[in-house]
Amino acid sequence: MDLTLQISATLPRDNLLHFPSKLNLTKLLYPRFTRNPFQEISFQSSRNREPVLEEQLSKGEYVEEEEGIIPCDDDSYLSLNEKPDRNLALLDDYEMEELDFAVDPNHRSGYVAVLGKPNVGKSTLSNQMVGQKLSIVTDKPQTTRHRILGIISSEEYQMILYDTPGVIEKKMHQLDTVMMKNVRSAAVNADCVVIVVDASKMPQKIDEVLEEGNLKEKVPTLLVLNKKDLIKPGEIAKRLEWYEKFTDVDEVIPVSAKFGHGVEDIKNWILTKLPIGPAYYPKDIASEHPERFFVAEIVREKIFIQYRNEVPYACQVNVVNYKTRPTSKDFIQVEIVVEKNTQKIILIGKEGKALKLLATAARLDIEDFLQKKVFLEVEVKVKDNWRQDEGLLKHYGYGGQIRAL
Ligand SMILES: Nc1nc2c(ncn2[C@@H]2O[C@H](COP(=O)(O)OP(=O)(O)OP(=O)(O)O)[C@@H](O)[C@H]2O)c(=O)[nH]1
Repeated sequence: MDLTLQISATLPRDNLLHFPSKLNLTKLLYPRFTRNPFQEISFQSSRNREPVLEEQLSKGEYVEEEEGIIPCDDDSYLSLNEKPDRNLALLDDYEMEELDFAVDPNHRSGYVAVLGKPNVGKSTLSNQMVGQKLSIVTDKPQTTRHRILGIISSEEYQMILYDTPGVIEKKMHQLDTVMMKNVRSAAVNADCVVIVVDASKMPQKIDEVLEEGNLKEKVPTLLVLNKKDLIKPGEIAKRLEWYEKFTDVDEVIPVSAKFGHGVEDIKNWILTKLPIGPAYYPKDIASEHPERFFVAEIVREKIFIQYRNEVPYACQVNVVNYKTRPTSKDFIQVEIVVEKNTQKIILIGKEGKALKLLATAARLDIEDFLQKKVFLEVEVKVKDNWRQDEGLLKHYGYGGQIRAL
C-alpha cells in the first residue's frame, strides 16, 4: 500500500483540494500528517544553529516546524508516484457511500498523461480541462517542472490528468533528467495519452515525445493540434492531414486551448478510452497537491513573467513556513533559491524594488487562489549548482514526493 493510500484512508476528507459545491471558488486544505509522538524534538534558533544541522535541514533530513527542528521521516512527504490500486480505493466508507458508485455499472475512471514539447500549450489545455488554473502558464518554454495532477469529475466519470514538463532533447542539468523521469512516470500509468503539438509551427514527428514517455505497450493516443487560432482554416486542414498520415496516433483533434475551443471534443475522446470502474478520489477534489505547492508555483510564475534570460530557470521556490491564523492573515514564508550571487542581485534589484514588485504580484495571485488575505515574506538564497545536486532536487520534490505539511 503506498503512502498516498494511507494518507487518504486516515485523513479527514477536508484535507484535499476541493471544489465547493455552491461557490465557484477553490478551497484548499493541505494534508496534515500525524507524527511519531516519540520522535525527538530539538529547539534551536536559526541564529546559532550548528553548521551540520543547517546542512541536514537543507538536504531535507530535518525539518523546521513550530515546535522546533525535528527529524524528517517519510510521513512528512506526500508520494505522487504511484497510481493507486483501484480496488483498494482512496475512499473511506463515508466517501464510498456518498459516491454510490456500485449503483452505476457504467462509471468510468482513469489516468491521462498530457505530453508534448515545451511551450506547445500543455498547461493551458490542462487548466482548461480541469476548469481551474493548476499549472502555471507563461510564454517561455519549460516552465512546468513537476507532474501536476488535476482531477475532473462528473457523475459518470473521473479523469485524472497529469500535466507534464515539456520533452527536451538536450539535458543540461540533473534537473532536466529528473523532469524527464517525471514525464515517464506520468505516461507509464496512463490509460490514454494526449500529445499536444503547436499547429502554428511546421509539422514535426512526435517520436521523441513517444520515446521519452516510454510507452511500453500501445495505449490509446490522441494528437491535439493546439493554437489553431493562430493559423488559417485551410492551413489547419493541411496540418491535420500531415499528422494523420505521418504519426501513429488514433485520432487528431485541432483545438485552441487558450480560447477553450475543442476542449470538450478532447474530453469526449478521453471518455471513450477510460476503463469502466469506480472513482479514485472523492468527486469534489480538484488536485492532490497541497496548498503550499500551488503557492510556490504562483511565485515561480511571477518570476518567469518579471525576469528575463536565464534567471527564472535558475530559481527554485520553496515555501518554508506556512501558518494559518484564524484571527489574522495567514503567514507564508517563501525562499527563492538561485545558483549565483549575481542572480540574487538581479532578483532583489536596486534598493530591493524588484523583489518587492515580485512579492506584491505573487501575493495578489495567492490571495485570489486561496480566497483569503495572506502575509507573504520572500527571501533570496544562493545554493551553488542546486540544479545538479541530486539530494537537493529530491528535497525540492523532483523525485515525485512533495512536502505535505
Ligand atoms: N494563441 C494561442 N496561444 C496559446 C494557446 N495555448 C497556449 N498558448 C500560449 O502558449 C504559451 C505556452 O503555453 P503553456 O501552456 O505554458 O505551454 P506548455 O506546453 O505547458 O509549456 P512548458 O512548460 O514549456 O512545457 C503561453 O504563452 C500560452 O498562452 C492557444 O490555443 N492559442
